[in-house]
Amino acid sequence: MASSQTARRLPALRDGWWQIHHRSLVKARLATVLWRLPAIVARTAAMAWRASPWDTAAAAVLNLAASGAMAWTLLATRTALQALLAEGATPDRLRAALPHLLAVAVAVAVRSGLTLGAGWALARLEPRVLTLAERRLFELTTSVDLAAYDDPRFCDELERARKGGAQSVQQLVRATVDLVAGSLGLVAAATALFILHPLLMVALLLASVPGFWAALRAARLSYLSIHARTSRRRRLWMLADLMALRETAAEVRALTMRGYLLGEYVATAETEISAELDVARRQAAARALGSVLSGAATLGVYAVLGALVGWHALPLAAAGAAVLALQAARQSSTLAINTINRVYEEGLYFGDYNDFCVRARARVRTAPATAATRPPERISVRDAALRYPNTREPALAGITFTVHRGQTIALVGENGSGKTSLARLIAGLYQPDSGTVCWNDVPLGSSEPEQVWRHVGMVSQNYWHWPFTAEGNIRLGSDHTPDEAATHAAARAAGAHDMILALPAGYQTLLSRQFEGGMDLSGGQWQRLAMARALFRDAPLLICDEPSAALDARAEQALFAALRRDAARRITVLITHRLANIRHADRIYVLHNGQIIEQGTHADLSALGGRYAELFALQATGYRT
Ligand SMILES: Nc1ncnc2c1ncn2[C@@H]1O[C@H](COP(=O)(O)OP(=O)(O)OP(=O)(O)O)[C@@H](O)[C@H]1O
Repeated sequence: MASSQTARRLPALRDGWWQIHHRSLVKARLATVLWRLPAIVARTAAMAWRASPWDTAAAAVLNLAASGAMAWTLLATRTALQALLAEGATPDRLRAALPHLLAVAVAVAVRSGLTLGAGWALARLEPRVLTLAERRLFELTTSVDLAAYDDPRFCDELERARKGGAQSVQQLVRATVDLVAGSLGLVAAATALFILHPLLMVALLLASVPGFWAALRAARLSYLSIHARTSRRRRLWMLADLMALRETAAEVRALTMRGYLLGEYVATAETEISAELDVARRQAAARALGSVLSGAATLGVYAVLGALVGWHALPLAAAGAAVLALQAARQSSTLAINTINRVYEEGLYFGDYNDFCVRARARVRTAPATAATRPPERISVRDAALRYPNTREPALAGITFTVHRGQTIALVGENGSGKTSLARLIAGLYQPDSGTVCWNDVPLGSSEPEQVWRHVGMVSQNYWHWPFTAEGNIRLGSDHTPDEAATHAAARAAGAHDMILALPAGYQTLLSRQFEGGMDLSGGQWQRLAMARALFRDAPLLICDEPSAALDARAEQALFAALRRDAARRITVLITHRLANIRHADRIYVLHNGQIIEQGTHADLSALGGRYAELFALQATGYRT
């Protein structure tokens, strides 16, 4: 196991500005919370209504009717008790009380039926609300500007919205319905008590305060703590993944990283545990104080009841009904108190979720409604610059060039020189901070992003191993109607066809070990598949970022020959460190520290004797020696 010294290697985590913002919210007083509850309930109701109007209406109406049935039960009980405790012979009293007792029984049965119905409506509503919340979230996560993912603040907020917020909506709906049911029950019991004697109702309401206070304090403590621990929990999840994922399993062993990772995990988990225990201790103290005060308050209510009977201010039958009403009120107030806690707590998470959605929406690039983006005949970059969030140096500066359909350009340069960043600008994945990137003289910023990307085929450096069939992997995201001939042609051009046919179910083989019967591919085979996917799109702009890094010599040679064959139909952007592959490019741009320092054909640049010539000569020497 790693020492604490090793565990300290990861940089310390600091709080974000949003935690400071929410801390003030969390310190809100009881009155503020009660003031805010209606807004939370209203927002939840609106969300539930959007998810399923019928079930929302049913849950509300049935709960309201159930509380009416409860008040009816209590008042019918008083009438039945009056008849039972009246003067006269027992059989006569029983006979007189019978209709009232029947009324009580009917009221109880009706209330049970209504409560069951409300439960059924809620059960139908919950999954719909969760789906709606997640759908809204994923609509945003898949449409925000790619640059958002470079911003750690966005990533933290997304994490909280995903892991806390979206899930909280479902719980919030249940808690809100419980809160409404509990509150209506409390109102029904309080009304019955008011009818029996107004003082009893006042005493009941005062007695409920300590329970409310304790529940809210516990909720606030828990929220504040979870909020402050978001970054640490993300680190724990990350470490857990690193130690349990198939993708990392080989390196964890080969690099003997086990001790380091476990050490980091244990050290972070220890800090997490002590933070959790601290909160649990403070919550227990608040709850204990709340229980003591609630107990004393309940005693007070019964003392008031006793005094009223003693002063003959309350008949015995009414006192009996009052005891029942107090018990019912206690049940309802326990439900309301516990759920007020949950509604407030889940409401805060829901607030995070809503805030995230608002902020994420602001990061969705919306272009004015213009004519459909035409396939690029000409791409021109003018004095473009790009700086990633929270970085000091720009990744690109002063980039200017033009490329026409039918041309192949190559971007070369050392690691970190800006090649991938430039390719992303050309594809409209990032927007330049200054300068412009135009397709057919139309700035990309004014085009609908999806319309732009439909014209792009891209093999990125870090392509994903999509857990779908081989065929699905090639057709992924493409508008083309399923076309076997086109799929096979793309696979052939990428050198993937024979390899796919050799799989157990050919093109229908599932490429994921996580599923029964799934297969995995080698690095080079995955790369061929990624290339086939880009070619299948048959897009007018093809960007290949290190498309042959994992290919064997024969496959590499065949791939670049195939790219040259179809080059006239499109604009091709090649990024590769293997300079021999780009000798045929119409123009080569050499990048250094985010700037173009040389440009020209292979012959021009070789004659120039600059950085390109130096890099080319270095590689050529490597092959000769
Ligand atoms: N998402 C990001 N957030 C912050 N900085 C980034 C990000 N992506 C790249 N950079 C930085 O921008 C600069 C250019 O990176 P880029 O990936 O464009 O280089 P490259 O020429 O493609 O490198 P390589 O040959 O290693 O692929 C580098 O300094 C890199 O650290």
